[in-house]
Order: sequence, then C-alpha cells, then structure tokens
Amino acid sequence: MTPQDAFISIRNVDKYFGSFQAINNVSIDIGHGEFFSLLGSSGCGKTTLLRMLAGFENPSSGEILIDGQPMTDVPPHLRPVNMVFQNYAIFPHLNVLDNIAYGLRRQKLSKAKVNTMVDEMLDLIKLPGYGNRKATELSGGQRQRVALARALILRPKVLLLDEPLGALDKQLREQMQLELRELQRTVGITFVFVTHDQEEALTLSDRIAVMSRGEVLQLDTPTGLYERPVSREVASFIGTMNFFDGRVTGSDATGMTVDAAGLGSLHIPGPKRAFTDGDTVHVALRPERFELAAEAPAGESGHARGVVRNAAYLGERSHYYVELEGVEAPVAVSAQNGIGGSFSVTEGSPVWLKWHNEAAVVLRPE
Ligand SMILES: Nc1ncnc2c1ncn2[C@@H]1O[C@H](COP(=O)(O)OP(=O)(O)OP(=O)(O)O)[C@@H](O)[C@H]1O
Repeated sequence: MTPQDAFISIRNVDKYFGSFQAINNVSIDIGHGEFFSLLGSSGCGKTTLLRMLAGFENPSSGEILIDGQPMTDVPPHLRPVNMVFQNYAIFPHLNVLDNIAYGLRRQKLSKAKVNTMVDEMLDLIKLPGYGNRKATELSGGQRQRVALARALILRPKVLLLDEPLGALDKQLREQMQLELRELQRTVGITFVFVTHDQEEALTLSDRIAVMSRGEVLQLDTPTGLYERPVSREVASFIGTMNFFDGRVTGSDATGMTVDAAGLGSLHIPGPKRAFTDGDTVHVALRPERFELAAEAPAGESGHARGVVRNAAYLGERSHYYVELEGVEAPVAVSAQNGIGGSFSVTEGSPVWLKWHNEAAVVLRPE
C-alpha cells in the first residue's frame, strides 16, 4: 500500500496532550474496503488515533487524508466517517427504528423512505421485524448490532470501531466477530477497528498495526505478524513465543547459521539478512512448531533432548513445558491431539524435541 493508493493516509502524525506525547510520528496507509485493526495494550494510543480520524482530536503535527482530502480543518460531522463505541451507544428511551433512523433526521427524508432504509438495515444486521422493539428489550449483542446499523445507515465511507465487542462475553463476542466480518464484506466500506485482543485482530483483519507507547511497532497481515514478527515485543504480544539466546556464526546467500542455547547449531534458510558474524540474537520458535518424539529423529530437522516438566491435556491440544539443557525457561510446546502417532507423554518423561529450522525467526535483542 503506497500513500498514493491509500484511502486513508495518516502521515507523520504526532499528538501531544500538554507535554505528554500520546502518538509519536505515526504513518499508516489504509486501502479502500480494508478491514484494518489498531492493536495494542491499554494506553498505547489506539483510541487517540481513531479519534483523530473521526475529527474529535487534531494532530499536533502531521496530516490525515481521507479519500484524497486533507482532514485538517474538517469538523467531525463533515467527515465521511462514522464511529461505533464499546458501550452500546444507543438511546434507551427510543425503539430500534428510531435509534437506527436517528442520524437521518437532519436529512428531511419522507417517512416511507426512512422506513425502507431502516428495514434494509434490519435485514443487514439480521434483526428483521425488530423496529418496534424497545432498546431496553435487546440483548448486548443485539444492541451492538443496532449501533452498527445506526452508523451504517448514514452511508459513511469509513466506519471507525472502538472495541465494539469489548463488553460482550466470550461466546457472543466470537459469534459477533464472524458477523462483523461478513457485514464488512457485504457493505464493502473501510473499517478501522480498535482492539487490545490479539486473537480478535487476527480473526477479523486484512492488516493490523501493532502499537506500543504511541508508535507502530509493525504493520502487517495476520500471517505476517504471527510468522515474521520484526521484534521480540511483537513476537510476545501476538500468541506465545519461545526465545533462545544465540550468536550468528556464519551467513551466506542461502541463509545463516546461528548457535542457540539448548538448540545447538541451526542453519536458517532465507535471504541474506542484516546480521553479521558474531551478532548476539534471539532465536524465536512458536510452541506448535515443536514436535515431541520418543526416539532421536533422523534427517535434517533440528532436534534436542529434554525432559517434560509439565503436561496439560486440553482436549483438542496438549500443552507441555520441556526443560532443555542450557536453557533457563522451559520450552512451551503445543501438540494437536487425535492425529495418531503420538506417544504418551507424562511429567518427568525424557523426550526429543523436533523442529524445522525454517520455522525459526531471528531477532535482535532489545
Ligand atoms: N484528553 C487527554 N488528555 C491527556 N492525556 C490523554 C488524553 N487522551 C488520552 N490521553 C493519554 O494518551 C495515552 C493514549 O491513550 P488512548 O486512549 O489513545 O490509549 P488506548 O490505546 O486507546 O488505550 P485503551 O485501550 O485503554 O483505551 C494514554 O496514556 C492516555 O492517558
């Protein structure tokens, strides 16, 4: 995505509240029709960035463009955006129809036209026939769908969503995630979604900006973030990661060789990277990239001998912690159950850990 192709372009934006810098030189380009998420822990600046897109805050410096237009002097109600909040922002004293039609009142449309538009929205959010229901007679998930319909009926080019599923319990939240993704595909407009829940961001998004302390740490697809994190901070924030201290011992056009504590010498294939011999690095491997075996594996994949310190059966998967010589923290291993061929592993069992070197990510220490 280049700034020229972008539907939303955030360019070198800083935001200060007094002397506190909440956003530090952020540049993000978002494509038309993308489901884009801002992901990060509390206080990292996601809401501030969203509020600047909505026009409730102005950047201290830098520029925001939407659909090619600079937004600097454009007030919130004249921006082609609408926002949905976490806490069911619908009016409790109005029924569903009046809630959804609320934003249309300024447009002086006929009653018949409004009713048709609301009915279309009720179909879209899968609540047909709910127009006369009182807002207080809706479940949490239904209220949030009404809030979405109320924002979408104004036909914004961009929908800004600030943790809209945050108040829902886990099961409903997962169901609403699927619905939200389907809804976004149906309406085809750009969604900018704020969440601190990495699983939610991975499930929903085309691309994600991982934020920390007002900065973007990495902007990538869900697969890119999970498989190729650029730093230890991103690797730990998205899923679980094992880290091994290492040192680069050689590199050429086919990849590089790293000596890693507990794992031995690994040749990691790939293009030549910005490391030189002798560099101190972290080798990172996800729990599901390890396999447990009773016997020493033959062949080219990496292997090391260890002892199971903890085994937990979780139905679909089992989780293990395996102690390796020369590694302080036990290695987290996650194995799928029921695919056959697994052997019984109990706490205290000696095991072999297997992995493929190409699954390893080499990171600089922070
Ligand atoms: N109006 C304000 N005045 C002063 N500081 C603010 C203001 N708004 C936000 N901040 C500060 O800016 C930082 C970023 O806040 P922001 O609300 O963007 O974080 P967030 O990532 O959305 O967090 P959360 O998930 O908790 O909502 C925080 O340290 C917050 O205290």
